[in-house]
Amino acid sequence: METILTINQLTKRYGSLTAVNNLSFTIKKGNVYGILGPNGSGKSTTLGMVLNVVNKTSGDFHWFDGSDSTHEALKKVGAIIEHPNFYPYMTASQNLALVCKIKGVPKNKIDEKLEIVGLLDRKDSKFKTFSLGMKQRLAIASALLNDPEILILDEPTNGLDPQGIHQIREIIRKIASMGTTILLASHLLDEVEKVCTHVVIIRKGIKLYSGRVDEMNASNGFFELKSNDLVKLQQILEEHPSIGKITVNEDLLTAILEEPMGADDLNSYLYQKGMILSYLVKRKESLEEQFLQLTNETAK
Ligand SMILES: Nc1ncnc2c1ncn2[C@@H]1O[C@H](COP(=O)(O)OP(=O)(O)OP(=O)(O)O)[C@@H](O)[C@H]1O
Repeated sequence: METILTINQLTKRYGSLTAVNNLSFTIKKGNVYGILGPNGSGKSTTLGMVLNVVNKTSGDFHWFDGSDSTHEALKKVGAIIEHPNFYPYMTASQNLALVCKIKGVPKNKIDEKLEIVGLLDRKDSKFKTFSLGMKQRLAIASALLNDPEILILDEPTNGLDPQGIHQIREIIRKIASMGTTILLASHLLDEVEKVCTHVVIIRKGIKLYSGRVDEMNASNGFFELKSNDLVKLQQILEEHPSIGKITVNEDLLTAILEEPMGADDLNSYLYQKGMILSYLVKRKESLEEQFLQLTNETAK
């Protein structure tokens, strides 16, 4: 699969603060990537560096096969990283015509892109009459004018009402289905789950996880157990090949599964070993719990 962006140990320091710390990942054509992290985790700084608006401290990145300069490569990139800025008294069409002129793109692209974002019927309305969601959609149309290989969006649904959020997510899916690669930054796990195929989770500028969104939730779950002999219980569980990490908190033992196993199988295994349980529950973390776990771990 064709590579769109390669980031290698990219670092940005502001004085003593390391906003992005040795970050590496690659973006392949046709996927929808989310950079997911809490506020201040370095998402915007990362986007800023690859878009040449923030100077990196160290590390490197290159666009496509690396043969073009970043300046040249960015002509094939569409990005919205700040609030959309259009002329309030000009119509949607007139604003986009201006963008076409600046980008050197033919004006016949305007209607096509307005159609994608559902604004074709409002093409002659003045920008100042648009809702926040419509303004954001116009910004997306504007970023698409040069038929970019990749569309980059920083928190695309921030500040929008539920309907506006839904519309933007639908548009992102539509653009992705047309073959455009997408990279978006978000602090919302739910958004990444709904829209993205791949995710890079960062916290304090450090990458915690990168991979497919569906594989992120591929854990086998865990058991919670109680017994009047937790020491013996732990010893027996440690011998079981399907059980991974075991933790004991007061009278509750938690055993993480390395491979699938049902509660009934575990129960009969323990019974055969002479272990009687007073409590047994199988649980699986939601993606949200895993995300919170991941992002909290490095806080310690
Ligand atoms: N120009 C700057 N000067 C100093 N510190 C900065 C600057 N820009 C960003 N930072 C700091 O770098 C860290 C990362 O900020 P960044 O905006 O990249 O995070 P973010 O994940 O995009 O967060 P948010 O979602 O809140 O925008 C933060 O601690 C921020 O305060």
